Amino acid sequence: MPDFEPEISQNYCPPAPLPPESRLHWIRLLATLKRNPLECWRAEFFREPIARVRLPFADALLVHDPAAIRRVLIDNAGNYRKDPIQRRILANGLADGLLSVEDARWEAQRRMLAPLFARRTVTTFTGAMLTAVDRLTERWCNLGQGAAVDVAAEMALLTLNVLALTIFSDGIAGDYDEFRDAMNAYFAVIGRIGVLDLLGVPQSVPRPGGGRLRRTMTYFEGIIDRIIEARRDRLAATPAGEPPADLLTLLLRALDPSTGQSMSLTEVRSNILTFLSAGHETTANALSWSIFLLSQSSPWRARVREEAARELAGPVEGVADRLVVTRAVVEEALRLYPPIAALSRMAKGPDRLGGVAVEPRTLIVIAPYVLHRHLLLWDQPGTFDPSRFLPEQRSRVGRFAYLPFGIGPRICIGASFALQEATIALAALTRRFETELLPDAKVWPSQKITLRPEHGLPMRVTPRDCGERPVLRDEKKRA
Ligand code: HEM
Repeated sequence: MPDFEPEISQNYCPPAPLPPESRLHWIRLLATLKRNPLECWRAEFFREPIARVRLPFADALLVHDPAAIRRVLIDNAGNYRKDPIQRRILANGLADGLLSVEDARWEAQRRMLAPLFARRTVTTFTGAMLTAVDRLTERWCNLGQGAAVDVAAEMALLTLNVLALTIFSDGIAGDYDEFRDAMNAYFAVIGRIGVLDLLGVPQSVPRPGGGRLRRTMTYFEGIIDRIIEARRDRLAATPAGEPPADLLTLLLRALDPSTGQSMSLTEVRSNILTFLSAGHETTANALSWSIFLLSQSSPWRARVREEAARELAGPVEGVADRLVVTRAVVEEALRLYPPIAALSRMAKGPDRLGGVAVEPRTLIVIAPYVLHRHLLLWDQPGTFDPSRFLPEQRSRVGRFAYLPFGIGPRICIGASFALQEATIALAALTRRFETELLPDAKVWPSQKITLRPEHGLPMRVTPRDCGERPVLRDEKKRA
């Protein structure tokens, strides 16, 4: 393995808003919250363990003290429920899925869904993940030398394909383009948060674009229902046969251990929509930021490339675990640009956090974006340095200082899935392509539900060795 050569890009500080020193006037605050909430985080929030803020629609406690985070998300988690704004965003179509349900219903669903995302299940999806990357590799190779592409849009397509292949491995019963268009329209309208939502105006008050939202939802949900029905028929017709080994089969066969009941059609549909929405853009952003950061650091690019050449040529089994450098880059990208930039909870009853009294109905905000750049918790927090996540240093990262997937009972159920997918895809793409930012590209983080590059990621993509057949295909045969 060649020595890692430090160079100036080792101290690279990727783009991020400069936190304002003083409080924004409420009109500006509201406008900034709507445009890009990331630009609202004040400098003091990155220095203080706990800060109280007055928002136009509520008071909030910003909690970035590890002990207090532990209390909110683990030790006293029963006292903190998902807050109403978050629930309003999730209400569209996802209301009966794991992300939104609460209390006994959540407990039952979490128990039923845990085996779908257990590490041993996720490793069986490696082949599907490689196939999706393989397709993208072929497509990029066919674009020729130095084609300009929006890598952010390409990653959204890739992660969608991975989900389609792992949820519906036998296809989607119909036109894939129609499915993709319906789904993109669906994602474009659900989860849109407007000023009325921020102000806490009840859902009974019609929102602009509400009619379009309902039409788009009905159309896409109809497509999902048809796929579920077809699979139910197939499983019923061949109960003893080989069922498609995918998330849909596992979902339809999942039983509540205490009642022996399976999920209703509404719950199955809502969970499929939850997996698609929770797992699509988040993982795409993790990959986009990883590719961007690597494009700015030739030493880390070289290390990933060298590791990918070695490990992707080996057996498919366990490949993601062997890609330790690549995974460290993904984890560092998730630190600097956590796709879910803020988590929020609403206190049900009184509590104390780090000596601060919490009144019932206080909004608690734990922002991974702030936490991951907190001056009390990180050395040189603004610097891109994946070595923080290499095995020899990983134990120095505090358990409550790094929460891209949350923590506690409601930790992301898809964390292993996402990390495996992003690691494999980053290694394979870095190995096969030079990705260079277009000269006039402006890369800026923007929080629109997820933390994404505001203007996409326009890059020049140059195949490194497309003379030969796509590498992954050959590797799969060898495994
Ligand atoms: C890099 C990619 C991802 C990131 C950063 C991410 C982040 C998160 C976070 C922070 C939470 C906790 C929210 C809270 O506590 O309020 C969460 C929950 C969740 N995530 Fe992910 N996620 C990712 C990928 C995925 C994938 C691939 C799936 C499924 C295919 C998924 C499904 C879910 C579900 C169902 C929940 C709700 C869990 C529950 O409440 O029990 N996520 N995710």
